[in-house]
Amino acid sequence: MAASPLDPISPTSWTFAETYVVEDDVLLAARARAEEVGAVAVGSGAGATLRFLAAVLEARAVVEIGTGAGVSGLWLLRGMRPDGVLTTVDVEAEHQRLARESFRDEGIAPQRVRTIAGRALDVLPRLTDGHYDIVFADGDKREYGAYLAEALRLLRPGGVVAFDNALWHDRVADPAQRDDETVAIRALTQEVTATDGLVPLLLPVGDGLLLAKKEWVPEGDD
Ligand SMILES: C[S@@+](CC[C@H](N)C(=O)[O-])C[C@H]1O[C@@H](n2cnc3c(N)ncnc32)[C@H](O)[C@@H]1O
Ligand SMILES: [Mg+2]
Repeated sequence: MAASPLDPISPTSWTFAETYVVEDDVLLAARARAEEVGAVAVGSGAGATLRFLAAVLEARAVVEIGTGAGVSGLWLLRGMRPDGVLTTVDVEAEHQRLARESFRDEGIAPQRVRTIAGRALDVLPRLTDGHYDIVFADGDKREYGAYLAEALRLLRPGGVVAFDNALWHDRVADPAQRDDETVAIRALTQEVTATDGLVPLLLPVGDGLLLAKKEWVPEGDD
């Protein structure tokens, strides 16, 4: 029988696509630090997607929610403009200490990374409206709806919000799964498509990356 466009790709092709962009020693060392503390890092497929996004947008200013040990931060910094600044928030100061080691390994100038230790919903309201090209969310999944509201305020028109783990280990697509994190991510996926002024895309890369572009507002409109 002929394959339908909705047939899942084989595990072989999935692995080929996920690992198409090969990680170097700096990323592998960051990944090892992440494993030490259980800060689950984005896979190389999602990482390469974040780098691509930052490169396409020529990003100067990015907010990251959930620094971990710096794996996603490294990918973002590699795509951003050479003078771009990553502002990254994590409730665990120890995770951020490891991330700073990862950024040092990469030779990133210290002024290019602003690490802020604290709970995302305490820190984000202090950041400047409309200043950021990308907001990448990978913190507390139960707070994803609140992160969307903050991201829409923080992004410049034309900026993009990205949520990691949008498929949440196959649970989001399964209505029988009703734990708090799954319910929150499922609600987010619905809210993103229902919100005017967003261009949504759910990429089945890694554990799912939900993207939404904040549309340009024509001049003269509110
Ligand atoms: C999945 S890990 C981040 C991994 C990282 N983005 C990467 O790919 O390398 C999630 C991180 O979010 C942090 N976190 C959890 N809840 C948070 C909150 N409410 N505010 C800020 N950070 C939070 C955790 O301490 C952890 O380091
Ligand atoms: Mg994640």
